[in-house]
Amino acid sequence: MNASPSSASAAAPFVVLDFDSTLVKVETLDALADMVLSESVEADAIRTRVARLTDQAMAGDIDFGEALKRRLELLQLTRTHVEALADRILGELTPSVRRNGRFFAENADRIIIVSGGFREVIAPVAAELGVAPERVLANDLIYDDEGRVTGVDEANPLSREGGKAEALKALNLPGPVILIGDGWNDAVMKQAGVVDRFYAFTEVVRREPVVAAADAEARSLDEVLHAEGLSGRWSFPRSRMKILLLENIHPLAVQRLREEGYSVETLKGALDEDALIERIRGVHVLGVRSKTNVSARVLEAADKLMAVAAFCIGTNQIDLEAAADRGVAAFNAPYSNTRSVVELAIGLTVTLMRDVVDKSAAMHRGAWNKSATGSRELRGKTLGIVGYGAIGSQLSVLAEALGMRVVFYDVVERLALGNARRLRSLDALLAEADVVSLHVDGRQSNTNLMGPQQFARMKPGALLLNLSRGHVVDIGALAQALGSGRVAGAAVDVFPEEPRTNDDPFDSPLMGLKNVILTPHIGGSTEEAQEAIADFAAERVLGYLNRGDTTFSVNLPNVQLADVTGGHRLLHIHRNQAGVLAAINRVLADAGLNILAQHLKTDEHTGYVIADVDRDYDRALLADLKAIPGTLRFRILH
Ligand SMILES: NC(=O)C1=CN([C@@H]2O[C@H](COP(=O)(O)OP(=O)(O)OC[C@H]3O[C@@H](n4cnc5c(N)ncnc54)[C@H](O)[C@@H]3O)[C@@H](O)[C@H]2O)C=CC1
Ligand SMILES: O=C(O)CCC(=O)C(=O)O
Repeated sequence: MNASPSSASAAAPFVVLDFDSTLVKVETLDALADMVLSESVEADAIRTRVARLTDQAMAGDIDFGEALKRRLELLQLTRTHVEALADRILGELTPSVRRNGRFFAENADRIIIVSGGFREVIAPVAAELGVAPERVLANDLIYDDEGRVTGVDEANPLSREGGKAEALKALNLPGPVILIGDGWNDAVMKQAGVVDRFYAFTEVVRREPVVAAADAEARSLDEVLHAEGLSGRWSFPRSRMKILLLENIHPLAVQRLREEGYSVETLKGALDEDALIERIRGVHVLGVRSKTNVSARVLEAADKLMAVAAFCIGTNQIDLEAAADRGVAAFNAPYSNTRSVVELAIGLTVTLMRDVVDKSAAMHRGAWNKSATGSRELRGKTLGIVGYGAIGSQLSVLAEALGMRVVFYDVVERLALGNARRLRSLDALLAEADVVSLHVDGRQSNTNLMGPQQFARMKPGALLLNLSRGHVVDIGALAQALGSGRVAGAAVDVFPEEPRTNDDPFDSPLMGLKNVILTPHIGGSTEEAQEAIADFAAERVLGYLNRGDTTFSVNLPNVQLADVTGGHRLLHIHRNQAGVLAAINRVLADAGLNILAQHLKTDEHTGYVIADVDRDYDRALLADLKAIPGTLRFRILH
């Protein structure tokens, strides 16, 4: 997108907008065809012909007037159909149009809608956006006495090829004109010289010949407003903000972020450090799961990065301090897959206690081994939970409901739920538990939390579950403890080295051992959890991008913020050092800005100031705010 007004001080232009696939997401005639044909046996064939004619006309392959006539002949439209579409058309507003209501409200007298579509359908949208009826140039349908559509008013130039240019020219607009549209009949207006700049609008549909004929492509209305220096709802066009989602993140997140106008790119697998360094340039938000390490080196290469979202619970894969040091906010989804992990832990415990996996494997080989030896009930056994956080404490509740006795160990004080007993040390827990389940977080100091000494302290014949992080268990020592029979069985979901994608091989000393269940890091991999994570993490990202809200950030001070109304919102992330707030306020006061609301929140290392100010400011102010000593990142919203 590189069109721009000839000079910053140029007169504000008239903004001409197309309707179908520009102001609304639909093509009017295609939507009407869907209604008319819903009960017709020939529906598919007719719908295809109508859509084809629409495409051909919009791509400039056939005459617009001819295409309109042929489509109306194919459809047996009535007033009822047209009114029904008009009734629901407001629900079809293009997302970037919907979110720029304020632009329309403030510029209604400079906005013109020029469309080959029908006045009745356009009218509700024009009214919603505040565009006066005389600024809507559209086709007029003609009905017979029974309310059937018989054609359009052929005296209206819009019924003909090239009619848009003719209709617009007749307005004699006294000033520069920009045009935003998706179709060839829009490109023709540029060619006819009736507009100064033409933006090929591709938020709904991208037509190559139209883009080629345009001064610039606009993937959203925000891009045009930004390029033209008009009062856009956001300071930087969302469609130019790049979100890179790795590791097969649930499509709901992609949809939520795209709906809000951001450009989203997805990759199925994780990336190693070098590959991520290659990809991170120009990325504003990075989404990962547990396998992508966002190291200090990656962050150093991230020239535009504002936020990293872990679409999971664990954040040990992100260098949180290095991120905070660059003013990059990190988020996770702390509760969305908790229940899934807990249910799997319960299932794995039953499976291990009953030696189900080996018995099942034997049957697949044709061996019938009906025996109770070594098979035990959960009831009355002691479950030792290491790490009594969200997962550990939830597991505690379910295990007690199944009749287990629960003991737990945590490095911090935690409320013991139900009849669970807190033990003072890991050793005390290992000495008492029939089943040890690890639910600590992945901090580096937890590396080899379970090593040879700890296995030696477990009750002979006890079971081990690890659904936390791979490095928490010394895998070689576990293999030995299993081999010696000290540990009677294990379920391991996480590994020190995990394949980056499903196509990469897996290897472990635990492979082939008796009563050992290996699962490919699926503790949180349920449809429910992935959907809930997508929803939660996407909302956190949107809250941060759209409002500066850092609620649930795991590395920046948490500030909950309402939507930006009124003026501008200045977001200033800085080192927690003396005098920054005073310096910010001095700059704002010197610029004559009135502070409408202000927040400051700090943690040990970082401070976050949010200031809502009234509208007008000099751009030099931005440089002054960035130059305040200790500034890590500054941005402005709105
Ligand atoms: N297998 C999987 O697919 C999944 C694995 N996880 C892992 O589970 C971990 C725990 O999740 P949450 O319970 O939600 O986290 P959490 O942060 O609520 O709980 C972790 C608890 O472990 C405690 N802890 C840390 N180090 C300890 C130690 N050395 N000894 C005793 N206690 C210690 C902490 O004080 C905290 O109470 C996550 O950090 C993640 O690594 C989480 C979700 C899915
Ligand atoms: O499923 C995933 O991507 C990782 C799950 C996990 O380990 C977590 O939530 O911390």
